[in-house]
Amino acid sequence: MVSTIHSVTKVHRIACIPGDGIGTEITEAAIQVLTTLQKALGTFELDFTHFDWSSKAYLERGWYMPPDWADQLRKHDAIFFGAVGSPDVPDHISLWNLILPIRKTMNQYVNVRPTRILEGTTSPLANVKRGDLDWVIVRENSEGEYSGQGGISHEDTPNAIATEVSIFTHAAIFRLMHFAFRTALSRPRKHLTLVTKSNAQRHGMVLWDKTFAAVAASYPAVTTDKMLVDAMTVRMVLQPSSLDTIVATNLHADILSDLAAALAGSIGIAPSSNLDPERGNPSMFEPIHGSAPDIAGRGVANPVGAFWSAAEMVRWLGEEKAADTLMKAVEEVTKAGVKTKDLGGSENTKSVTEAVCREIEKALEKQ
Ligand SMILES: NC(=O)C1=CN([C@@H]2O[C@H](COP(=O)(O)OP(=O)(O)OC[C@H]3O[C@@H](n4cnc5c(N)ncnc54)[C@H](O)[C@@H]3O)[C@@H](O)[C@H]2O)C=CC1
Ligand SMILES: CC(=O)C(=O)O
Ligand SMILES: [K+]
Ligand SMILES: [Mn+2]
Repeated sequence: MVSTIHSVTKVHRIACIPGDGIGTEITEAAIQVLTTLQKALGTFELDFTHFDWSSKAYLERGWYMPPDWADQLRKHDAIFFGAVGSPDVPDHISLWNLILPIRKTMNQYVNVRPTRILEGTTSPLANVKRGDLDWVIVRENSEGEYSGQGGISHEDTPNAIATEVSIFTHAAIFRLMHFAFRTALSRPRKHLTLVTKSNAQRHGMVLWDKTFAAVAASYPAVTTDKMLVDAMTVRMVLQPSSLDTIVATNLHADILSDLAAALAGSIGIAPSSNLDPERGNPSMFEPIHGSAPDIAGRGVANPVGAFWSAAEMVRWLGEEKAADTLMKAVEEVTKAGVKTKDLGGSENTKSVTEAVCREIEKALEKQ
């Protein structure tokens, strides 16, 4: 038997789904930055597979994903997603044929949404400085208000009746709360805030609160508090530094994370990780924003949310140094004032992307 001894470079297989609108622009930017990072580091390789699963393709051929989509995605180590949503397709059709089936079928039951004020950027809140707003929102990503159960009778008549059933299961809340407590434990503050609405929603949200309290007993090092979601919006605006890690339902966290991003400077910077914490399926990384049809096709979208998502992706794949290098490069660029319009700058997607690539190369040349 012949044996060859050589160094094996780790290859990470990435499924790329740019989707619609600015999703395609920021995914292209993220791939450019990741390719630069991989070349400059030379310690791993990224093997990208591109999937044209989008509303444009749906309008042409009648489907978003082929029947064997889940098998195709499972051949990859991670998924990078842009955004879905087109003015030419009802939003519930596009979401329920692309992003939501992937989150659910791939058992991505948590959606982690960090937000902070990046170097060289400012909060729209007066007197709030970098460090005053540094949060991680842990979003339930499998059930709740987005469980997809319900129906409609007497459709398109004045007697139409529709139900949208929120489902809360102990099993799903329990696994989510453990993840949220572990996240809080990994951060310096070790503080977790539960977001609820158990005053008005007396069944599902009460189970949510009780499960939180039971799981809390296993994490004595984590301090906790509890907020009704309406009052939470006030606290986020008036006392941002009182918050650290936040756990909330699918709908509540969806809303609060857009608010969080805006309070940190722009929706264009915020990342999200749709995780299968047990790693039985590939996890999916995407900026929290949508396809932004109002600015799509103009090359002006902020790619920072996609870069931060890409950093979270390589971190999930074990490439800590790559993740840190990428985030450092992003903040060098924002610090230098190279920013898109949403952050008060005058640059575009391409110039920000090129500036981040140059920073990565510069940082790694020095070593
Ligand atoms: N995970 C996903 O793919 C998501 C998809 N959507 C879909 O996206 C479409 C548009 O939804 P909207 O409610 O308008 O939310 P959106 O996040 O696409 O846009 C909201 C506002 O933020 C701005 N914005 C968003 N990302 C930006 C970026 N990177 N740089 C600069 N400005 C940015 C947009 O121009 C717009 O004014 C809909 O079809 C919706 O269903 C919305 C949210 C998430
Ligand atoms: C669908 C959506 O708005 C989100 O996942 O953030
Ligand atoms: K997105
Ligand atoms: Mn959202």
